[in-house]
Amino acid sequence: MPYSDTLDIRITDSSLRDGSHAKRHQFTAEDVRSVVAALDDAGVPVIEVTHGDGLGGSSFNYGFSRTPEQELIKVAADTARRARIAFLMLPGLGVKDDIRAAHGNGASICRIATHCTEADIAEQHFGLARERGLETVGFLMMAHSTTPGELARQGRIMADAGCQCVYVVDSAGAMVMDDVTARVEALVSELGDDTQVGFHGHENLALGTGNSIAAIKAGALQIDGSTRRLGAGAGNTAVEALVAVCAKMGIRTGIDVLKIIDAAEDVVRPVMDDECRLDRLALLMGHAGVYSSFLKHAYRQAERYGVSGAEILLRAGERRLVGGQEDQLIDIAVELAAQH
Ligand SMILES: C[C@H](O)CC(=O)C(=O)O
Ligand SMILES: [Mn+2]
Repeated sequence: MPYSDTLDIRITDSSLRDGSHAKRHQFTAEDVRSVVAALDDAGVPVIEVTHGDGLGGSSFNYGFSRTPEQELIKVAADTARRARIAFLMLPGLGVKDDIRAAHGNGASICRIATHCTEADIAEQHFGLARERGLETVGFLMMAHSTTPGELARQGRIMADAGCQCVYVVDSAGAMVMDDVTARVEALVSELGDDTQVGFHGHENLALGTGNSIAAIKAGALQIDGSTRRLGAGAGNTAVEALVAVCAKMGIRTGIDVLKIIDAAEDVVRPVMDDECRLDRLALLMGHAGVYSSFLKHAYRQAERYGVSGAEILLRAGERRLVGGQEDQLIDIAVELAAQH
């Protein structure tokens, strides 16, 4: 079954949210205005805008935003002519008033993220979002770290709470195609026709596009990416590459291939501090199953304590750290410094 009469899948561009990690949360209103205008013109149907760690993420632990995220959401909503604006929230970091404010500023899609075994902490947030008429998406983060069956059980909790599309989120970029297929199939079979399934990939094993195609073949109807891969770790699935591959495969995305390729080069790249690279630390994240958002934190602690960023990430992988435990990278760096 296609996403709609005109689209086989719906792509959400996350450059202005996941890319916030790569920018150390330093987006300006002008960055958001120019990127939203270009993506909207290329036909991207959904654009996500928030601090990298979602509403309320601007903090000592995660990194302070240069521009308040509600201001960025408003700029995005005022700029987009056709695209809908989405925001992300992690219950506990963001609160219900943040959802109300984002809605008031023009966002219409509420994406709520939890660790992949903790869906129940999002129940009341889905309820509030649906009460307000927002479209809802649920993010099961670090989905490589649990079984397809457990993921399906967690997806059921989200769906029963009012979530309209449950995402398999490969936060560590650690999955290979069979992992994606098994997890998407398990969710599709649990959720049936009432709730869609989505996939959010990272490029830490250079499999973002391939994994997204595996997800589509397994029944996912919503796929995330970031133009020019602007995202955490080695970045997200490149929207321009995914759109070009889908065009070859006859999968309708509604996005103009040439316009999105130009937007990547001419508009998004100038906003980036650097390319999102598949370098040693990013690749190690995929290999060891480490949350992509830890990358910049690992670099910072490695420099501060004079230890190896690679060793920090390998230990983070051994300890199975999850999003929210950024401060434990400091503990690991201190330990490594003491041992050396
Ligand atoms: C808060 C995280 O950055 C959400 C996400 O994009 C992921 O887990 O991946
Ligand atoms: Mn991500």
